[in-house]
Order: sequence, then structure tokens, then C-alpha cells
Amino acid sequence: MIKDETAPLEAVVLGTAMSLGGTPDLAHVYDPKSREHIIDGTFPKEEDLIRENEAFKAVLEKHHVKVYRPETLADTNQVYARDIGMVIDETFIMPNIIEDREHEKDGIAYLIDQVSPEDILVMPEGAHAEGGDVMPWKGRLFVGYSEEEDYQAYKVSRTNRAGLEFLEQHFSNYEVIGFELKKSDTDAKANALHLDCCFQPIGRDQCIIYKGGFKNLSDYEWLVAEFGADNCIEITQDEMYHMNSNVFSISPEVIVSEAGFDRLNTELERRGFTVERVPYTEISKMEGLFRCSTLPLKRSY
Ligand SMILES: NC(=[NH2+])NCCC[C@H](N)C(=O)O
Repeated sequence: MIKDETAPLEAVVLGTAMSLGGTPDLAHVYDPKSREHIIDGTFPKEEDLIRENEAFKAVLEKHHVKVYRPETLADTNQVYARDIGMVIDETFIMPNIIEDREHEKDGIAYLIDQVSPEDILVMPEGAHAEGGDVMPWKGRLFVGYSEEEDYQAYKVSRTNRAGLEFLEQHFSNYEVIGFELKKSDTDAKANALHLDCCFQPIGRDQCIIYKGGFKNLSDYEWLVAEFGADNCIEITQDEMYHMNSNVFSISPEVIVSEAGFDRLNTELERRGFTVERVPYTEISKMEGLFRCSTLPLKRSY
């Protein structure tokens, strides 16, 4: 059961950096930050990614979370488990994701086999959504998406209107609210790859938000009004680039965050959160962080 972003976590799939397949060539890159690091010769090494990823696993286990791993596929980047599936209520949704990453789904097939068939929902052709864009929160379903023109134009546009409408049809118990995101295939500072790259609810009624990630100012303003300005931690463009909105909630009280996010971590502690600091800078080079690395299966209510 998953109804929100922060209830006490019981079970999760954590992506793996094993058998990454080395540095991709520019023809096979699908986000601007990886691209930047390939060009600069600073694309992360598998051993460093594994070290960071295992440190995250240790923190999850310290908090008694059952951690499942994808089956390791040869030469496949499986770090960001978030995007390849999603759980809403009791339903496991198998979405259509960017073609370059379709194959990653094979790694969690063994887990999906354990879900009873009536709880599996397969997205029809033409509807696209990735888990990083989808967030249930207090009876609402927040969805980052692109309208057709952007969806066709950018590789980093991953959720389309048909995906949004599919969720609307199947989760009529939620009010589905779509936010168009700002996209760039070449400039990571001008790109909100997924909704969780510019926004995430935390705690019971707070959020982290980056104004510039929203294509329409009115969406950002709506969220700030909804949460209340005092309950929003606003982050800068640089903080967005370093993925400050992509922390991960183990519970309403405990948040996993990057060891070097000084301003954010201090602010979270000031607000009463327990911050579990994990070094994750190498993983951030591929335009994802903690939330992106996880696919929550069960939170307790
Ligand atoms: N939920 C997320 N924000 N995931 C990040 C995925 C990053 C990955 N490089 C991609 O482009 O697909």
C-alpha cells in the first residue's frame, strides 16, 4: 500500500549500480547531466556508484526497511529503480517508459510475478509515465508531464498527457493534478527531468520546491499556496541541479539526504527532521538521487 510520499516505509526496491556497462557513448545518453559528465570525462565509475548505493541500503536497513534489489542485468544502468514502475494504493503500475530504459523492467520481473494479477495495471500503448513524475499525496496525485509539443521535442519529457489521463481514469479516488515541467536535453540547469527533480512533499505537510522547474508559474504558485509558504523549502537553481529536491523519506520524521547539502540539511533539522546523511555525489552525476533510486512497495498506514 502506497498512498503518499512519507508514511513509514516497510518495503522498497533499491536500484543497483552493478554491471553498469561503463561510460555510455553520447549517442546513448538520455539526460543532459550524464551528457555533461561524459563530455568532461567525469562520468562516474561503477565501483564508486556501488559504494554510495550500498551506503544508502545500509541506512534503509538500519531503519528496518525490507530492501529488494533488481536482478542484475549485464551492462545495464539500473540505478534509478523509481522510474520503471510505480505503486499506488495496492496497484502495481507497469508504465511505458523511455525506450532506452525499457529493458530495465526485466530486472524487477521476479517481483511483479509475486503480485496478484488483479493488482497489476499495464499502461496501454501511447500512454507514457515514469515514477519520478508521479506522487500520491493526501488524496491527490501530483503528476509532472509534458504536453504533446514538448513531449515530441525532448528526450527528457517522459510523461505525456495520455499517461496523465490514464492515471486519472484508473485512480478516480484521487484528484489528479498535472504540472508541466521545464525541459532541456542539453542544459541540466534548465531541465526538470522528472517532477521529483524540482518538487517533493516531506513530513506531514511540507515540501521542497524549485520555482524554475515549472513551465507555468501558476502551478508553482498553486503548490506554494496549497502547502503554505512557511511549509515550503525553496531551493535555488544550483541546488536543483545538485538534486536537493530528490531526498527520500523513510518516515514523516526521517529523511535521507546528501551529505554535502549543508543548507538543506540544516534547514531540515531546524524543522525537526532527523537527517540521515549519505554521500551520493557520484550517483547525482546521472541526474538522479535518493528518491530516483527507490521504488517503494509498502508504507504503513
Ligand atoms: N526519478 C528520477 N528523477 N529519475 C532520474 C533518472 C535519471 C536517468 N538518467 C534518466 O534520464 O532516466
